[in-house]
Amino acid sequence: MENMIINDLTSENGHLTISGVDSVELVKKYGTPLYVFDVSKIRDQIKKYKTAFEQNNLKYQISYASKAFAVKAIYQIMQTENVHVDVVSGGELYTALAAGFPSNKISFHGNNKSFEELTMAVKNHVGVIMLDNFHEIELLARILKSEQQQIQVMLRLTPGISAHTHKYDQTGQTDSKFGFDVESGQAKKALEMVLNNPNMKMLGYHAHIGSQIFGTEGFKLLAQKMIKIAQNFQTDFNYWPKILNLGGGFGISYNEDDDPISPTEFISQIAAELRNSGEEIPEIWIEPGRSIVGPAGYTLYKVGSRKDIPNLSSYLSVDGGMGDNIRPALYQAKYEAVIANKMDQATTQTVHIAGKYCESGDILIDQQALPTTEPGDILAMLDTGAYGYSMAMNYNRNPRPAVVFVENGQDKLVVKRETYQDLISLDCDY
Ligand SMILES: Cc1ncc(COP(=O)(O)O)c(C=O)c1O
Ligand SMILES: N[C@@H](CCCC[NH3+])C(=O)O
Repeated sequence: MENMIINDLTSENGHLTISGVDSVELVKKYGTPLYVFDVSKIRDQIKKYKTAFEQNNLKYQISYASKAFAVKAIYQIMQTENVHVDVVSGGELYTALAAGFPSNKISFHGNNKSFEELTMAVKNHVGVIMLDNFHEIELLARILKSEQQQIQVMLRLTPGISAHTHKYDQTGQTDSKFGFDVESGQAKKALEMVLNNPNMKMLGYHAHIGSQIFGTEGFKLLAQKMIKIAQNFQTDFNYWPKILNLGGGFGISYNEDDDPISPTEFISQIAAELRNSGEEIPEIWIEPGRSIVGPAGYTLYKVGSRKDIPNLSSYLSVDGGMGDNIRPALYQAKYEAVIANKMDQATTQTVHIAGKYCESGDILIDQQALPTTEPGDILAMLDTGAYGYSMAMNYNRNPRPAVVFVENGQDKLVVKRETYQDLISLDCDY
């Protein structure tokens, strides 16, 4: 039977196929819930960012924000795609290094990096430490002195920009826990400290205005503000940055209300803004997370129980939920789903998709149109690649799902399913 395209999804014999692999076969092989990533989509998205920069003649670097999805295999993909990564904890750093990712292409972020984490970063010669606060500057200075080492740093600035996104996804406004405030003079003080420290090599400025952003306005404003800040500090310290890191936050389409902007458009508008300044344009770094892995991810669940409340609504429950995807409960995030084994059937009902966790708020999708379902059907939630597995938890002692990568008709297990034994492996008797 010929391939069919339904809502941009490929289906063969009525089954959802992901990069040429039948999702129903994946479920038979690996069980549910199951995270599946289409690696070709990840590679394509990275290429789009690279092309956008190249078309605009900018010197650039793409640094994958690995908090979106941080397992050994994704760092290995990033290495083959020849991009940088950013990490925000000792755990992410450890995973990247264990994957064989080159430490000089790692940027280390975080608003409360510990002495141990910074020491680990220094000893492993990470590419850049993103300095976030005065305590960290002092800690790092001590470590570099005792290790007799130099390291490259950037200053994370809060540029005073409020992105139009969920409150928890805003990070660039002045009243934020991240970075040095520019207006009050903290950033200037921090820069002075860094420029006077012979063990710190100042590379440039970083700012990140938030996540899941659709408009280009915030980024254009950010580019303008960063140049302005650089000009002021040039006057104060005769220092011009080698790099401007404009962070991540590029939105993706989770449902039909979302209207993301293409990398070309984002980058072209940022480039135009930088050119307008008339200044020498530093190398531009971006840190996309969600937009690289989000659309590549699918979560496959098995349909179980159902509750029909007469004249009110229907709850269709699946064998996962907020433990493998906290985003609907935490941010009221919206997703779409299909029945992976009934792609050729018309929709006949609209239901709430409920998880199996002991919380009324454990609703994965509020309103989803589906064909007629029965227990054992496979529900595929779409675009779950970012902040799904990376924010997964063991609430109600549910083991975390396995992760499979698919590419060109081949599947490969990259994270094993947790077992009940794994769940008690750290428990001690009393
Ligand atoms: C500093 C920094 N860079 C990059 C990102 C990645 O953001 P996104 O996944 O929205 O691209 C984040 C998360 O919001 C972040 O805090
Ligand atoms: N975890 C958030 C985005 C990350 C924010 C990081 N600064 C989400 O799922 O949307």
